[in-house]
Amino acid sequence: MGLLEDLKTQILIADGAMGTLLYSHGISSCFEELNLLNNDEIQKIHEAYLQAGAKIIQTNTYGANYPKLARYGLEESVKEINIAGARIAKKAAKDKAYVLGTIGGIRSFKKNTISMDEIKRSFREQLFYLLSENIDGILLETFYDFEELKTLLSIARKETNKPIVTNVSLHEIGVLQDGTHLSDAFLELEELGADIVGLNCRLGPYHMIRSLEEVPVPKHSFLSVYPNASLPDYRDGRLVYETNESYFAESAIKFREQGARLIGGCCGTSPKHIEAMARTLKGLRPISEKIVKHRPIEVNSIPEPSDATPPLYETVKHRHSVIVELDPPKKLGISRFLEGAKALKEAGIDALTLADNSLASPRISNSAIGSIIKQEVNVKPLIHITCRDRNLIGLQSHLMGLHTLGMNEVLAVTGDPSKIGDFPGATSVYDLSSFDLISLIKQFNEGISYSGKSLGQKTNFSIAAAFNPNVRHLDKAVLRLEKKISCGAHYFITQPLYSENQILEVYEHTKHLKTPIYIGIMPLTSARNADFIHHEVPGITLSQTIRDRMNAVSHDPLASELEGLSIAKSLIDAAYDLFNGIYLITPFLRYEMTVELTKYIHAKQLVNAERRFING
Ligand SMILES: Cc1cc2nc3c(=O)[nH]c(=O)nc-3n(C[C@H](O)[C@H](O)[C@H](O)COP(=O)(O)OP(=O)(O)OC[C@H]3O[C@@H](n4cnc5c(N)ncnc54)[C@H](O)[C@@H]3O)c2cc1C
Ligand SMILES: [Zn+2]
Repeated sequence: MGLLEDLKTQILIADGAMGTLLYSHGISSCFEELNLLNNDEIQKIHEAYLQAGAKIIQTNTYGANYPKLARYGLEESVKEINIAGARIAKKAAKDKAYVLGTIGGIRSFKKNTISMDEIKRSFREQLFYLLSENIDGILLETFYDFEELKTLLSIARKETNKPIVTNVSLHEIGVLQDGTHLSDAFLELEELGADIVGLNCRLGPYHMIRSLEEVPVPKHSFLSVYPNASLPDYRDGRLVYETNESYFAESAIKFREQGARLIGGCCGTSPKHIEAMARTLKGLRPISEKIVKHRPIEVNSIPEPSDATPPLYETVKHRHSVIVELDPPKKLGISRFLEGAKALKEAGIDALTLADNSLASPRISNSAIGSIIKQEVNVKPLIHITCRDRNLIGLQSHLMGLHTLGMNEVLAVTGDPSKIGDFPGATSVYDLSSFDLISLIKQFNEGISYSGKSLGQKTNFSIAAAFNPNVRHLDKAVLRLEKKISCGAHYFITQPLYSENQILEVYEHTKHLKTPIYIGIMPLTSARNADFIHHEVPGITLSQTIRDRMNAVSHDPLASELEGLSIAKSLIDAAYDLFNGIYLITPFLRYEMTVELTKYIHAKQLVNAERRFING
C-alpha cells in the first residue's frame, strides 16, 4: 500500500513542528544544520512524533535550500543537509511510517527580495537530493506566495511520480495573499498535479477550520491541515505558543468534519498535540461529503463624485498637462506654502505634487498638507509615498487614509535612504520595494489588502512611478519602467533633466511604451545652485554652456533667476513636442518661478491651438 492508497480509506496523522520544538530546547542556530551536527536530536524528535501516533513524518529540511542556508554561511552544504535529513527520517520511520521530503516556501510577503529564477534553481537542487534518497513523497509547505508554489509544483510534478503535498499559508480566513479564494487555489493546485492540498502554519485551528468550511472536499486530491498551536505571543523576547492538547483533540474532530485526511501540526505543536489528535481520531473513517459555507467577499466600487476630474494618467494622454512639486515645509508654519499653492492653482496646474520627506529629512506630513490644499485651495494633491518611513502596516493604513480623504493621486517610490538625510541613524524600513508598493496599490484598486482580505471597497488610485533617466545605461532604467508597468504603474514622473539632448534620448528610449511620462524640469536659481547640482547630485551633469550662462550672471540674483527660467523654458520647448506631461519642481519654495513656467506652457498651448485653428 502507498500513501495515496491509504488516504482513500483512512485519516492519517502526520507529525508536528520541528523548528519551534528545537527552539524551545534552546537551539537558535540553523535547525537544518543539526542533520549534520546532532542527528540524534533530530531522530529523537521524529521518534517522539511516531510514538505519538504519526504515520507520516517530514524531513528536517524546511529551509535547507541555497538562499536560506546562505544566511548561515552553509550554502555549500545543500546536498549533505538534505541527504542527511532524509536518512535520519527514514531511519526513525523504519519502513513503518511514510517520510515526506519537506521544502519550504522562500518568499514571505516581500516578493522582490529574491527572483523567481533563483528560487527555481535552489528548488531544483533541493528536490534532486531529497528524491535521490527514495523518500515517500514531497511536502511543499508554508507558501504565502501562490505564484511561487504553482511554479515549484509544476517543476516537481515533472520530476517525480511520488505523492506531492502542497500546503499554503494564509494571513486571513479563506483567502490567499494575492486575493485568490482558497477553494480556487486548491483547484489550481489539483490541476497542476498536487495529490494532497491543504494549509499549514501561521493560523491556529480556529482560523483553519473557518477557512476549510468554505472549501468543498476535493474531488481529485486529498485535504491536509497542519495548524499552528495557537497565535504566537511575544514574551521576554521570544515567540511562544499556547500548550493546549485537549483543544487540539476537539479540533481534530472538526478537521475531519471538514474533509481533512492528512492531519498534523505546525509551529508551536509538539508530540503531545499529535498524540491528542491521533487518540481522538483513532478508528474514525474520513468523510467525503460536507456542506460548504459560502461567505461572499463583498467589494464595492465607490461611486465617482460628480465633480471629479479625470485621473492624471487619463488627462495626460489627451492633452498637455502640468504638475508642480512644492515641497511641504521643513519648519512649522505653512503660510508661504499656501500662497504658492494658490498662485500655482491660478496659473492652471493639474496637480500639486507633495514629496514624502524628500532627501530623507522630516517635513510637514504631505497627507496633512495635501488634505488642506485640497479643501482650501481646491487643487489636486499628488502624494508621494516612500517605502522608507512606513512598514507594511503603516503603508496600508496610509493608503486607506488617503482613500478616505479622497486623495487618489499617488507616486510610489522607494525613497531616499535615511543615511543621506538629517537623521542618518534612523531606520530605513523598506518592507516593500517600489515595485511591491505599486503592486500593493493596484491590489487596493481591486479592493484587496496585502494579505488578501477584502477592503470592502475598491480604491481608485492613479498610480505614478519614478523614472530616473540620469543613469549610465538608459536601457536598464527602461527595463525597470517596463517592470513597474507590469506591476500596475499608470504613468511616470522623471527626475529633473537638464539637456535637450537627454530629453530626446529619453523619448527615443521610451516611445514604444504606451504609458505617459511627465518630464521633470527644475529651474536653476543661481550659479552656486548649478554648481551644487552638477558636482553633488548623483547622476546629473550640467553642460558647460548652462554653467557658463549661470556664471555670467552670478553677481545678480534677479538676473540669475531670469537666466534659470530661460534655460528651463528651452528645456520645456524641447519636451513639449515629444511629451504631454511636464513636471515642474519648485526650488526652495520659490513658487514664482514655477508659476512663470506654468504660464509659459499654457501660452504655448494657446499658440498651438490658434495655429491649429488658423491652419484648419
Ligand atoms: C519624481 C520623483 C519623486 C521622488 N520623490 C521622492 C520623495 O518624495 N521622497 C523621497 O525620499 N524620495 C523621492 N524620490 C527619490 C526616489 O525614491 C529615489 O531616487 C529612487 O531611487 C528612484 O525611484 P524609485 O524609488 O522608484 O526607484 P527604483 O526604480 O525602485 O530603484 C530603487 C533602487 O534601484 C536602483 N536603481 C534604479 N535604477 C537602476 C538602474 N538602471 N540600474 C541599477 N540600479 C538601479 C536605485 O539606485 C535605487 O536604489 C523621488 C524620485 C523621483 C524620480
Ligand atoms: Zn509553521
